[in-house]
Amino acid sequence: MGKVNGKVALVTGGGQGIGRAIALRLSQDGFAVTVVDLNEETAQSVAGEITKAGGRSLALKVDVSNRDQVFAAVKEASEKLGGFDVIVNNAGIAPAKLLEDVTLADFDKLFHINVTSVLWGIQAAAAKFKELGHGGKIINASSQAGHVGNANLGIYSATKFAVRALTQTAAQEYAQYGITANAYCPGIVQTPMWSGIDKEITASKGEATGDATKEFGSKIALGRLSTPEDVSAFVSFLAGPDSDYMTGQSPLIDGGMMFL
Ligand SMILES: NC(=O)C1=CN([C@@H]2O[C@H](COP(=O)(O)OP(=O)(O)OC[C@H]3O[C@@H](n4cnc5c(N)ncnc54)[C@H](O)[C@@H]3O)[C@@H](O)[C@H]2O)C=CC1
Ligand SMILES: CC(=O)C(C)=O
Repeated sequence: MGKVNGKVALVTGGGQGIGRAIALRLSQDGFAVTVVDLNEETAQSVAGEITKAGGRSLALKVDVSNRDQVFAAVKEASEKLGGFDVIVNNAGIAPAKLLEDVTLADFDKLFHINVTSVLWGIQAAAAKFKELGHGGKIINASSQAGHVGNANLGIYSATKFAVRALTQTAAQEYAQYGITANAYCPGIVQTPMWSGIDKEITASKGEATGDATKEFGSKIALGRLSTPEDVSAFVSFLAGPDSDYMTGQSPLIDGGMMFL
């Protein structure tokens, strides 16, 4: 992709894993990047990596399930970095549990962090794009688990199906303003989230740590787990001009786990 100098992006959950890779990649693409995370230290560390490499960046501590904080982050990003063009609603959590063990508190927490946050991100970004008088790009994190319900990850899967629904609706409601909305659906990505899922699933079955990774990994046609950079390369396309004629889509970037 060519450089998009002067444009501004905001990445939630940018302090580690996939979000960190996206923040670094969008900076390489020429975006000024606001790194948002609940963990201020990791957000600052990633923003520091960007500025050290010659990019422009800002770190903000935000709980993405809090609407006021998300709107304030978009405002601050726009004011401090000089515009607003792309939001990547990437932050999420993935506790592993059987359906029979899920409590209302588990359900509410997952939906607030994985879905309500995406709604706030869509609202805040679209309002800012309209205020600035131009279009923009909304990019949301779904998953292969947003296409097929995963055992042990039932409520998580439900949240990722919901992200696809919000993405499709946003595409239709905001197209008239030149705003596109798409999602990315990774498979098994080597991040702290995936390590946590493996530990929880294997512990609940009395298996050795790593066994869940072997089982899921055996289903990947390309024969290896995903790196965060596999995903950030696709998000780079979604954030850049080459995806201008694409909206409402949630493609898999999973090495060939699901064939839909
Ligand atoms: N790792 C994987 O295998 C896959 C991950 N995904 C999705 O990709 C996204 C990123 O996943 P990973 O990088 O693996 O996760 P991760 O757990 O490694 O990183 C998530 C980041 O989000 C932040 N975060 C969590 N709750 C937050 C909140 N309330 N407010 C602000 N920040 C918060 C965390 O502090 C962390 O920095 C998630 O939406 C996840 O569901 C999708 C498919 C596969
Ligand atoms: C965590 C996740 O979304 C997976 C394994 O697809």
